Amino acid sequence: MSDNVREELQKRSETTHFTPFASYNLPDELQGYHSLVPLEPTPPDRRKFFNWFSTVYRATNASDGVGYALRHVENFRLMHQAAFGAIEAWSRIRHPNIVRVREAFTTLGFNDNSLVVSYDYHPNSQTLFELYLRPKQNTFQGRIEGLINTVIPETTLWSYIIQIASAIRAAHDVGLAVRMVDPTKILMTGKNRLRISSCGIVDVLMYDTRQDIATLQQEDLVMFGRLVFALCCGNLAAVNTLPKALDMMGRMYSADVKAFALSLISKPGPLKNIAQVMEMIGKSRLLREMDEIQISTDRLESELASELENGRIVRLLCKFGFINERPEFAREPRWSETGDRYIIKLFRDYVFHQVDENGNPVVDLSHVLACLNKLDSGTDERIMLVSRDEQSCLVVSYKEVKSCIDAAFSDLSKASR
Ligand SMILES: Nc1ncnc2c1ncn2[C@@H]1O[C@H](COP(=O)(O)OP(=O)(O)OP(=O)(O)O)[C@@H](O)[C@H]1O
Repeated sequence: MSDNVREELQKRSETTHFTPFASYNLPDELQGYHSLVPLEPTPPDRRKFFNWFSTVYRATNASDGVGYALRHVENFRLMHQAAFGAIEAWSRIRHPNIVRVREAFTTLGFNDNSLVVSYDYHPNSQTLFELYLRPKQNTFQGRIEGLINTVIPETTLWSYIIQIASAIRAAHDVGLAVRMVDPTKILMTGKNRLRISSCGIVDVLMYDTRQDIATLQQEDLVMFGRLVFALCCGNLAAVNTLPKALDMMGRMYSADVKAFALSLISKPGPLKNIAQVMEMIGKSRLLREMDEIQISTDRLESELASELENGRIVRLLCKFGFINERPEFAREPRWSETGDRYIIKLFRDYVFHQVDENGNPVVDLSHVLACLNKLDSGTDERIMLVSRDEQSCLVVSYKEVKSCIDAAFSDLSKASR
């Protein structure tokens, strides 16, 4: 497996296995979730999520043992159970660019009336805000890093645009609106893979001020346009100084990007919908994105193929480790020179303890792997096994050695019960 793929997977599994800190003073259990850990420290200048403060925790669900992201909204009193209807609708959406919504519940577990929405947990993810828009420290070094960090190459930008448009389309197609096309709520969960998080929560929070869905969908497109401006200019509020933003965009991106972003923030109209936005992106860009995805699938498949045998070989080595050199077998006749298990000892020497004509050890990993692969598949190929004193030799097939090892391991497992 290549180093970058291994590193990414390792980082994700490391962050999944953190230990909960008792000092957070969090509920031990919450509707079947336990081991709550906040995903970020609470900053002194907390921003509100609409009118409420919210925090995201990683928690484990007791019924399946899987980690979930819980968004806790403080001081929220649910007035109508029907508000959870949107959560049900969102939980039916499975889309590669939407963080899956699982369930919502109210709780007194934080010593107030609060709302909790559970989402799939994507370890080691960062928001677009954290990646591209968080203001850098005002130092010389910071300014240089800021400049380098925030420029998104145009091909990457179009990939982001396509992924977000696709997520919005999935919501609009089933009569929902995203309502949170915001860089602080869009996660990068893998290399250039975006997922809109926090879906459904606004529908619950704003249930009492229900708005026409067509209007909300138009607002999604405007938010999308603001997001494109922000990403192009590296500034959350770029759209508020439009001439400057357009000038900056023109210097760094093609006229297509500018036209696309402008059309999104322009006045709503009957023709302005997500299907039209997809058309604006254009078939050739969508096809290029599809090509990229297939190339990356091919790459991952070949990485996977190179690892295919590893699990089998490890299991085989474990079996070997269990049965070889057990002190209780030392006096067993079956493991002695005349016993039927003796070939396992000789085979172990054949695989691992080869010496050259001068008696020096031969440390040849490819020989070991070739032998273990043949043993695993139990081939008919025959090998000559020689005793250490070179006084006796046996010619056996891998198939015979395999059945002997399997039988020895099976006896050992029975004895362990
Ligand atoms: N489903 C998830 N899986 C993994 N991490 C998540 C998930 N949802 C959110 N996070 C992480 O939790 C952290 C906090 O999210 P939050 O939305 O509160 O971000 P924020 O930028 O602090 O926004 P706000 O100002 O609204 O609190 C972010 O770093 C984000 O990466």
